[in-house]
Amino acid sequence: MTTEPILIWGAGAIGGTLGAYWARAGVPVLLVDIVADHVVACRTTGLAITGPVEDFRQVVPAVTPQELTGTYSRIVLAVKAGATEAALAALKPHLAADGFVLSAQNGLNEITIAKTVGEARTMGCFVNFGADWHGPGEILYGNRGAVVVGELNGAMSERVREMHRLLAIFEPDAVLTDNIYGYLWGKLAYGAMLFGTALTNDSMSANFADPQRLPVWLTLGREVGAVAAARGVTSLGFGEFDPAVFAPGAPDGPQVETIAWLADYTSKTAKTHSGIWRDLAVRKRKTEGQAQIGIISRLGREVGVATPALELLVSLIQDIEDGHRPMSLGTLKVLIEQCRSASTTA
Ligand SMILES: NC(=O)C1=CN([C@@H]2O[C@H](COP(=O)(O)OP(=O)(O)OC[C@H]3O[C@@H](n4cnc5c(N)ncnc54)[C@H](OP(=O)(O)O)[C@@H]3O)[C@@H](O)[C@H]2O)C=CC1
Ligand SMILES: CC(C)(CO)C(=O)C(=O)O
Repeated sequence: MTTEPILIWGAGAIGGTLGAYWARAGVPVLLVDIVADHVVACRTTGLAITGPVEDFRQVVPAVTPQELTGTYSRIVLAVKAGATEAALAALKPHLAADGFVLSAQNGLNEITIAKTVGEARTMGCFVNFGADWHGPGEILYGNRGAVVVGELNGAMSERVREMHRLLAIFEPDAVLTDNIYGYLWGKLAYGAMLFGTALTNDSMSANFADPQRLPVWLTLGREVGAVAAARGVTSLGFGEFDPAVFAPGAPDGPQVETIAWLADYTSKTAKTHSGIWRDLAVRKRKTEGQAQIGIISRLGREVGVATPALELLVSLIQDIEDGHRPMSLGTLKVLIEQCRSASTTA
């Protein structure tokens, strides 16, 4: 086995959790993060992973981008999607000529990564476990969740098999796929709904359980499903979340069961609210709205698919970011009204 560390670029909720598990298992890891006091905590007193899955503290080697030297074959990118371009600019000089960047993020970051470092140096990954960064050296690991890895072209290469083996150290049910974009689009359908839940202060579960909000989840799911289908993507899901129920022409009925399942699934995590809610309500910072959801509308326009609910969602999120609207049922109601009238005129 190589002794070259896996570089994890962005050591917050996702990158930090992965790094702590790998380091504990003896896999060489080096965290890179811009938060200097987090970096110091990780490499000195250690990174505390807490929550219902496991509690442990692990010292993990860590540096800031300025302290990093050398080149690396395997870089796991785990910054928020809005920071992807800046992170890529900083990491590119450290990526070996025959190395790759694996995106452990939400959204379609693989497109940006491939443009920057080349498709051959990009690997796709879908992560759906729940975690929150609580402070320097402190991460809540709220629930286990799907972890899927695959080459962008679907090849079962040696390097993707190796990353699958490594990811299985963290998540024993990790999946190796030949359709990573299918999983990423499936998560976009769920992710759009998570953005909707963040318009209020209610938990993900309370949002999904409220019948008056159902038109929103169904409309968002269907808009993402329409864009995915028009682009020739076969979307894949996790648990009982099957994005195929939101595909054009899918029979009515199973969508409602899917949302009921999401209400139950999201009630079983110590991470009660999405990362988007956390950015707005706790971190008071911009979300991944444009990078993760805005891109769906842009890709939809390219293939003639309109996405009015997704566009309204992004603008409502932006209004909250800019302090022009509160996080409240009133704000969500703007979207509920549009989705209700769309379904009655359809
Ligand atoms: N948290 C979760 O449960 C889940 C998250 N995801 C996705 O995973 C990705 C990562 O999210 P998450 O781990 O929650 O985010 P976090 O904010 O917890 O972690 C990202 C870390 O990267 C740092 N960072 C930002 N820019 C750079 C940079 N240029 N170079 C190095 N480090 C940088 C951040 O610092 P700073 O905070 O100062 O910006 C932060 O410490 C996102 O795409 C998210 O949507 C997917 C599934 C679940
Ligand atoms: C809710 C979760 C953890 C997916 O399960 C997520 O992706 C997020 O917080 O953005």
